[in-house]
Amino acid sequence: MACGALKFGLRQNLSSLLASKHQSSVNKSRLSPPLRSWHASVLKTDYRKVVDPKYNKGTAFTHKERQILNIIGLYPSCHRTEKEQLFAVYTNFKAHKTNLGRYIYLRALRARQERLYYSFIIDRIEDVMPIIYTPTVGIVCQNFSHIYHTSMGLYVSKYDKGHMTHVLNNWPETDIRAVCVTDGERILGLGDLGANGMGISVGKLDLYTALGRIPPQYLLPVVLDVGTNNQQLLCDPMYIGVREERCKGEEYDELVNEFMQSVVKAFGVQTLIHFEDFATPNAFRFIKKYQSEYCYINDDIQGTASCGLAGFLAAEHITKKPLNEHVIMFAGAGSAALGVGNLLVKELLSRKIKEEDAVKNIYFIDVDGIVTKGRKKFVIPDIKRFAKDLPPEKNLEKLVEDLKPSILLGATGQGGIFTEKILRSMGKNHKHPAILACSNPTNKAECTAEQAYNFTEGRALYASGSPFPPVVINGKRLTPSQANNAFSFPGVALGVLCTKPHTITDDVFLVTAHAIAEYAREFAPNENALYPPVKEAANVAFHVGVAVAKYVISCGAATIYPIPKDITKHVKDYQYYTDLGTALPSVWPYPELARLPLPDRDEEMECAD
Ligand SMILES: NC(=O)C1=CN([C@@H]2O[C@H](COP(=O)(O)OP(=O)(O)OC[C@H]3O[C@@H](n4cnc5c(N)ncnc54)[C@H](OP(=O)(O)O)[C@@H]3O)[C@@H](O)[C@H]2O)C=CC1
Ligand SMILES: CC(=O)C(=O)O
Ligand SMILES: [Mg+2]
Repeated sequence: MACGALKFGLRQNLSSLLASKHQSSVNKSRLSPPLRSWHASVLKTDYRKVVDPKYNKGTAFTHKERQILNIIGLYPSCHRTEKEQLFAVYTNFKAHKTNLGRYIYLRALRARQERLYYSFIIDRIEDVMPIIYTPTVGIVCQNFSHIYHTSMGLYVSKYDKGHMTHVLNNWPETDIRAVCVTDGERILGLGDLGANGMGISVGKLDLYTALGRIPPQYLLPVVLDVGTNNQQLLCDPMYIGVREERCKGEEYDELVNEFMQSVVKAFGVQTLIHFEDFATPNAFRFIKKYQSEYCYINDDIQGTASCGLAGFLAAEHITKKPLNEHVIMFAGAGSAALGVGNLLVKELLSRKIKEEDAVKNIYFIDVDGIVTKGRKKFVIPDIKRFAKDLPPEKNLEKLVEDLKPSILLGATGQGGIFTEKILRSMGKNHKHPAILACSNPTNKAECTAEQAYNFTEGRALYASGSPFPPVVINGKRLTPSQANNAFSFPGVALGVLCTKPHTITDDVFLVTAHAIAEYAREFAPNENALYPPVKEAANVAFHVGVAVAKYVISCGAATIYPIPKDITKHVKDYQYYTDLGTALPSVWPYPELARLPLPDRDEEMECAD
């Protein structure tokens, strides 16, 4: 539209608005005292709405907007563009000396100005992801009770048994479409952190918005507080959670069951329920119990599975050796490793490889050593398919030397167990050994990027759960990849929310793995990288979202109507944009502002009078 026409329309609207405002101020002077105080209370209410973080634009309110909203004087006289606000936020963010300080600063920003917060984390994802997500979120969860200042999410506790629906309905947003819940029992590789696990639910959902661009008002972070067995927390006078030992057995299962049913009652059957950081035996039990009844994912098992498999597909592409010819060793046999192992088998079966051939070259090692057929007990029954007819052996260095894996994935929560000897052995046996040190946070990584590159003369295809900086080897700068389910769950959620299937099958995660690997090959090709760089993560999420949406629609599981012809556009239209000029929230409380034609970005609104 021609600029002049826009301004003309704007002037027209503003003139009529101002005329009616003038009229209202004339009328106001004639109001009787009780009505006058009513009028004043309306103005006060307006101000409260203005500072509602969802709508608050802070210094970005233009002079005209301040006039209309009666907020002149409540902000300093400067008007900042969004760019200037982002610059101010970045300056303040950087000024904090610790990552925990940066986290607290960002939470305060989120509590003041939601859209500016999301704008910032989207804009600066490489700087911010290590703060709102691993590794800093680990420190955040450890200190959560001490830095607690505002709710951030919903706490559903064992004392809410019998009325959880009511508690869920207490959340001020009504259109909730995805819930991320943890019971805090296995937070990253840090163990039982009880109600402090809220930091994880919040961090995951922040990535739904930062990467998947899913509108934040649809998202609800939850802690299911069933107590904790962490003695330090139980003794901490500042602990915010239920100060009792964890419920277990039937009592625990009933709480989880009531929670699931309550989510559906409160928000509907298509609400995506994302389980995060549950202890492994529970994680596997619940996936079996809920996957075919609810719109349910377990991120540690399924999200990690698709991310891990994507890394393997990239290794296959880089080494030009088919996956079934690789020897793949998993250090760790919990949610993460076993999830990847199972999805890997699914991939091989889809290539018409028989189950016995598929599992032949896949080895699992846990705290008791290599998983063999001679084991008396399998904590997670799924592991049996990988058990080998071999003598027991606990020494990881020896196992690597003997079995010569070309892909080694660690998800043990044990920092440093990929020793120099292991890494040298990998480098000796393979030109490009793939080494994925998936454990979080940073100090739990099985080896650092520097170690992996140093001990393989820079030939390793290295990725880690938490980020490591680039390493220079023989004058060559090597940038490690991040092997984190952050490459999968935001896109899965996006595709699912756009199509509303009742349940989510494992095939969705196979589709996701291929979408991530495809993105890495086609849009971010790098001969040494298993994953695209983090700065591409939002594009990866979109690519995954479209692939998942297409898949859900193609298998007839979508419940939206009509089925969109252009699925890519449909997914894009669902996304959240933070631009202060153009992205008014759907429930924008100022109809008078919504009616104004929008100025060009960064252009001050012209004064009509
Ligand atoms: N990068 C990513 O996207 C993700 C990373 N993770 C990380 O992976 C780690 C594990 O998570 P999860 O699988 O849920 O946890 P679990 O506790 O379920 O699994 C840990 C596994 O490691 C085994 N283990 C422990 N010590 C050793 C050792 N010295 N040698 C070999 N195996 C060992 C355990 O054996 P046993 O059972 O016998 O004790 C268990 O099988 C965590 O640090 C987590 O942060 C998790 C999800 C996603
Ligand atoms: C990344 C993740 O989900 C974890 O470490 O548990
Ligand atoms: Mg997790």
